[in-house]
Amino acid sequence: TAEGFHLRLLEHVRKTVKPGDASNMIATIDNYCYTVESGMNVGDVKGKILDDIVLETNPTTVLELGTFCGYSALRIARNLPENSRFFTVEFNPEHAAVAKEIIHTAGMDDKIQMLIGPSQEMIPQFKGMGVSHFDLVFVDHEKDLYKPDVILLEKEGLLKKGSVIVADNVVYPGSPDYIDYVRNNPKFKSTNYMSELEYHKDVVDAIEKSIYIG
Ligand SMILES: Cc1ncccc1-c1cc(O)c2nc[nH]c(=O)c2c1
Ligand SMILES: [Mg+2]
Repeated sequence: TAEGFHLRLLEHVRKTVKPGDASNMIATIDNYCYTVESGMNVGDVKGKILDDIVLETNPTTVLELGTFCGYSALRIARNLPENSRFFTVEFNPEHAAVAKEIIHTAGMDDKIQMLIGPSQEMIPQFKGMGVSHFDLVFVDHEKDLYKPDVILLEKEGLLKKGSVIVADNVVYPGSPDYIDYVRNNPKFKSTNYMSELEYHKDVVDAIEKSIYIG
């Protein structure tokens, strides 16, 4: 069952990865998910779309909502400039513990700051942590929180003209209220990137990029 995926993945990682190498960790996780069992990591196909958006944005302050095992945190951190700040929020402590070890083994501790707790409680704390705004936000947690969390980010003044919101799973499992909100909101300019569900070539999914124009 999907229950316990994170623990089985961690066991596999402990036995196989080359420590201190984020790309090797990413490849190891993808290989496990293709050959043993798939997990809800963004994966290599949608991951490439995410990589391209990060590289084109060149963000210095980044937020990820939904760490899970740390796969996309590594993909993002790998492409950030030296002096950037990257926060990832995970509400499930068991998933966070696995992500912490995976990020540590990949040698990316100093690039990624993980916060454990509900996104609605964590988002209001960023101003107090010296964050003026986020240049890029990757939304990949609970589909029902996409819309309320983006609304909260704006309310907290954490979006600035040009801030980029990248949302996973806008087709499968889908977040219809988020898509409706962001596409009909004059403050955002959205682009859809049709793709496939991670590790499932036969299932359609998509990433939505929304630029905040304020
Ligand atoms: C729901 C689902 N069913 C079958 C296969 C994969 C998924 C799935 C895929 C994802 O990329 C997810 N990302 C963030 N949060 C999720 O809950 C989630 C769930
Ligand atoms: Mg996802």
